[in-house]
Amino acid sequence: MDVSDLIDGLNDKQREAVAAPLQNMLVLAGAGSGKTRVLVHRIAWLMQVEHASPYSIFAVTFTNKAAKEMRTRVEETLKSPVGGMWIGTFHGLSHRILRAHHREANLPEAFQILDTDDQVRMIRRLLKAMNIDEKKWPPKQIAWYISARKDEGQRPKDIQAYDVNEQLMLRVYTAYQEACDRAGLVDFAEILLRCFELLQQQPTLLRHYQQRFRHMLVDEFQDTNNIQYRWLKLLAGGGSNIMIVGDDDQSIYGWRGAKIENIKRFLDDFDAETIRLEQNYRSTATILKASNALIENNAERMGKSLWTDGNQGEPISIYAAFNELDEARFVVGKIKTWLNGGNALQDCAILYRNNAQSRILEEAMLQEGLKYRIYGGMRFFERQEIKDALCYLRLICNRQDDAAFERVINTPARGIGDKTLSHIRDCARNESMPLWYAAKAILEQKHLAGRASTAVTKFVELIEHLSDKIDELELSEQAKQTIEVSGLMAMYQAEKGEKGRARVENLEELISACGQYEPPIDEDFSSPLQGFLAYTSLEAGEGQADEHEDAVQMMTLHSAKGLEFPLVFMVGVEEGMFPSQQSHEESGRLEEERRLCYVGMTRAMDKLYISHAESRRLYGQEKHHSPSRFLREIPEDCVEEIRIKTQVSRPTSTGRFSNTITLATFEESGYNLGQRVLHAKFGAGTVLNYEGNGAQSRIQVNFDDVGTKWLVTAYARLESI
Ligand SMILES: Nc1ncnc2c1ncn2[C@@H]1O[C@H](COP(=O)(O)OP(=O)(O)OP(=O)(O)O)[C@@H](O)[C@H]1O
Ligand SMILES: [Mg+2]
Repeated sequence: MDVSDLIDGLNDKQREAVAAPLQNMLVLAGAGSGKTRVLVHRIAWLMQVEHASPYSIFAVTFTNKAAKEMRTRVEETLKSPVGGMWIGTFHGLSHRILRAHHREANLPEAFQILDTDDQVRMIRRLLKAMNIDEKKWPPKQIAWYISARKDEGQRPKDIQAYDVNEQLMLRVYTAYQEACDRAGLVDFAEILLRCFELLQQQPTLLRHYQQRFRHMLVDEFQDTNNIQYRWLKLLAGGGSNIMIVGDDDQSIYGWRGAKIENIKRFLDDFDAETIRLEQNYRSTATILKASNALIENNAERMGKSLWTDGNQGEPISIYAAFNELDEARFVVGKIKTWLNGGNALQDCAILYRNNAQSRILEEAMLQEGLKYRIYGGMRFFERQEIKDALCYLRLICNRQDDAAFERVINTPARGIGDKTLSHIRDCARNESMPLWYAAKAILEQKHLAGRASTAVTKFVELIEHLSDKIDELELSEQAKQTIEVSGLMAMYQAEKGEKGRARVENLEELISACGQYEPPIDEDFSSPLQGFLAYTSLEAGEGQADEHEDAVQMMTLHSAKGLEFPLVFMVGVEEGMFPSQQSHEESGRLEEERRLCYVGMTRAMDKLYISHAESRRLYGQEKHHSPSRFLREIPEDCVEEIRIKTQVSRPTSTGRFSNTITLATFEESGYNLGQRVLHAKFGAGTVLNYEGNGAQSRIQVNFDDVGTKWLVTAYARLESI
């Protein structure tokens, strides 16, 4: 293969980065300037020109999906497989190191990953045992505290807690850590920290990896947190070359501990060369101009300029919806037009600030029969029935897994009540042993009453029987047997209605997922089941149900990072939603929200729609918002405003979450949506909504001075103005 193939199709600056001598480098550039492309070409260049073995390359991406794509792109460029190369997320790669050296890391061979749900459950249990009121100390908040400390590399012993609040959280952190260690469980933050400590404490191991990974590359560097940075520094400390690419304007995980300052820290620590890319290849000139203008409102920037020689393109359309249903209908209408124009659904993305916003859009999409895929939302492996089944498998693999034990001991119900459970928990705590062994000990000591004792014996026998029986079977057969023999399948089959049916289908889907699973050849798992369980924890978010179907891509703004789509909708761009309410309260947060807006806008290649709603019902509350300040920061000549005054759709009060959206009979009211009216007491306002018939009917008006009110139409005596 010709070397020119590696740099053809790159601009001068990009070439400079790809073909640079072996050195530390920072590629700092705005969105869509080809940073990721440079990274891929650099890997190919290292192998082709510098004769680097794939084995010596270590690349970090932001998601597993991005890692897969990157591997494919390198293979396409080089026209040969690159099996031994390590590409993955920080978590995935650390996890891999921990697996290979679990003993040195003080972990059982079958250690399991504790997801956020399990983590909260475990903390709740600890709070109870410690007599701490969970209303005052929400487990979620404590989980957050623990992860944040771990992201900073802090163990309980490293923390000086001065006030009582923190002292309490610290006590829980300590107890939590002990419980995790006892059970061989690691949470997400622990994966990174444990791996960092492993490398730090085992010089021989560290040297091994330092000598192996001569070439390190990191995409989306602006979102690394403290422990990730220190981890990289440690690993690169043996004289490896490290190339990081990033954009300070796209740093959007500050709230989770990411530090933009790591970019400057890198320049100091690594004596790196900076290369800036300035040409944008992704978006139309209009989209680029608008996003550049927006981000200029941030004070703290490293400063960049971006230009494009692409065409002007269409203006950005801003739609002022009456409410969230109107907004959803608008978006779906535009998508249908797009589809009818011969375009693919997958080229279109809907981006929102919070996951909860997806519901209403999903409904509208379902109603129109449009396929969609939620990227990183409620995922298959997180569904209740799937987690039940996985917990059985986890317990079969590792009896020390307390979280799994807790979840399945009485699912399906087998007569093991709270009292028996507390008994087991007490024993586990007193004897410092996992719940499983505590249960067995209690049985041996005959401490349980007859019925409870029989029930627990049956459970213990079930797990032991399954574990013996399935050992020799194929993975999918293992799953099948477990789901059936445990009684899960029968339990969900007995559940009536659509939901039960869906759960059974999901369990079946899990069996087929096991059948399709291929353990990675180059990773150290003691069994295919082990490998599968790790896969479900790490990749859950990205393994979409039907990957090959053409579908609209729906995701939060955060998970859109690094991606691009010809057609993009950004919805809910309102004050209080985006920027979020909390961002007003903490310093620096508003700038982070603006960066998030910049990330969203720069995902669009050809056409961008932005919408906001005057009234929105979310989390069960009706709220009124003005358009986001970010909209005012977009130059007028980049924008076209759309406002259609038609009837609004609003589901009946009982049918809110059904698939039928009924049309309110506005015509009957004698008023129009959006019409300006005057009320004798409340003054002037705008008509927003209408429901009911005749004498029962009510009208909703947003009054300029007193806010929104529902009035009985017959008595409101509204005058139109
Ligand atoms: N020299 C080039 N010629 C033509 N197209 C290019 C060139 N460089 C990059 N592109 C294209 O521009 C688009 C954006 O590139 P890429 O995704 O690498 O940008 P990025 O800087 O990583 O963006 P982000 O900051 O959003 O991650 C891609 O479609 C890519 O293929
Ligand atoms: Mg990128």
